[in-house]
Amino acid sequence: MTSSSSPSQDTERFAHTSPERLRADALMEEDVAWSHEIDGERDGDQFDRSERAALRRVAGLSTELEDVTEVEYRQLRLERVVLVGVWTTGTVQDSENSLAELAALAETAGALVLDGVIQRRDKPDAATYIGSGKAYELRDIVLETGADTVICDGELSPGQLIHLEDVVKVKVIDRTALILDIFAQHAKSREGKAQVALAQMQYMLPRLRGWGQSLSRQMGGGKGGGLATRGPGETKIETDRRRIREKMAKMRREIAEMKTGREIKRQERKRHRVPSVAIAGYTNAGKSSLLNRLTGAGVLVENALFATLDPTVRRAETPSGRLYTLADTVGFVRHLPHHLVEAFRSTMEEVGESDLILHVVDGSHPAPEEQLAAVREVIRDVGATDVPEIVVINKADAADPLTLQRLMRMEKRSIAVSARTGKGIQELLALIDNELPRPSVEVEALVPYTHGKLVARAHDEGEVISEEHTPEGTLLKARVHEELAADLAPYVPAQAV
Ligand SMILES: Nc1nc2c(ncn2[C@@H]2O[C@H](COP(=O)(O)OP(=O)(O)OP(=O)(O)O)[C@@H](O)[C@H]2O)c(=O)[nH]1
Ligand SMILES: [Mg+2]
Repeated sequence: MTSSSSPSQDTERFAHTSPERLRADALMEEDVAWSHEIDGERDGDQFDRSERAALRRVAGLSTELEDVTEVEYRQLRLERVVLVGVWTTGTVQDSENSLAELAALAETAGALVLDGVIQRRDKPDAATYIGSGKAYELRDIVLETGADTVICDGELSPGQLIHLEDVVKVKVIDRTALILDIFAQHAKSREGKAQVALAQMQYMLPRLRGWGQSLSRQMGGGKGGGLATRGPGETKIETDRRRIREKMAKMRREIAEMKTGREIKRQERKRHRVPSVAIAGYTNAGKSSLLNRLTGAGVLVENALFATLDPTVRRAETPSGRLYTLADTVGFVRHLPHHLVEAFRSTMEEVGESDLILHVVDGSHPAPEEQLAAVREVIRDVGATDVPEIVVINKADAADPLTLQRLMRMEKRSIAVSARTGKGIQELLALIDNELPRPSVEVEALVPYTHGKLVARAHDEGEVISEEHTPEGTLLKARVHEELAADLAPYVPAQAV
């Protein structure tokens, strides 16, 4: 990532020669796009064009709202992109890391990253996100590179997106839209898809652009006011908004129902007192790799962000033979769109209700501390602060030993492992064994051989201290939970009670 150093005369050259032509082209294309929308005809190309002209949303919405989910799930056809960030605090390194992460996100969404620029400012420009001079430089870069999309490293207001698009003449999207898009591409389960769709609609609602506004743009009338904005377009947009709200309400109800199903399963696990461990952490930290390493599960591992969106739960066993469940979770990322946190709240709440969190962090990343902090922010956000946590510093094989030492000093309960080579995994398993809640009741029972199932349960659900086969049955000494203790009660010899 380099800061743009385009000489200012370049900026001027373009500013004086080409805007009219560009503007004319853009308007012509816009006309074409609109006429298709009015006809209600859409295919891939028009999507692209209308996306560019109107943030990819209007085409689907201003014709048939029934299609809204289909429209939203569609991959954002980002092909050639230029990244832009505003650097307000921290070091150059911080801002470059952030842009590098944006590049990884863009690539995950299927885009080719051509260039990236960062502007140093006290705060983003209220009108165009980057300063207006920089916006023209950005347009030069877009022209030079032949980019078709600009991605901003932040959440932009609807107005900022529109204004910046007006200058750079290609589609402008923000980090939030990009992350939403990746989630939409990756969600597999019905619940995951519904959650993403809900978040997308929420994001989209204030950003709907209809006829009115676009007409006023075409007439050079600027924003906010004028006849055109009060025309039929306005009514149309209001109708669309209302219908989206209705759809969102329906979606919320559906998600709530799906949550009930998951809740029942979780209660079931709770009733059987199987302790649960949640693997949480920054995206690409190696959570799925760790799950695979710990349980032999074949969960998708990819060097891509947000490879996992649907939580996988696996059964696992501690070295001492206790059963527990191990859940892989959605990765976190800095500036995770608020709507997504909201939408995934129920999934994330599972992290909060587990008995132990394995917080995985990529030890080979340039800024692992930031990742730890970003994840903890979300954990706090969903109110999961009182669950014990083990910090699992992964990718020890690729990490700088000094970084590992620094992290281990900083994090009291931490361990360095490599899901790839298996280093540290035995120690981690022992740590998990230690940290899992212990069954509370110690019992001694003589279990008849006809009730062998009770002995098996003591092995699975509790901790067997000793076991002896006598002519009358199995003499069992174990720590078990209350429910199993009650089931064993009939076989407790009188003197032991
Ligand atoms: N060098 C090294 N690479 C690893 C290790 N563990 C995982 N990786 C790599 O890191 C990348 C991400 O691994 P995943 O297990 O998919 O990460 P994740 O945290 O589940 O990622 P998301 O589901 O996308 O959030 C893959 O390319 C893995 O091969 C490790 O111990 N060492
Ligand atoms: Mg994963």
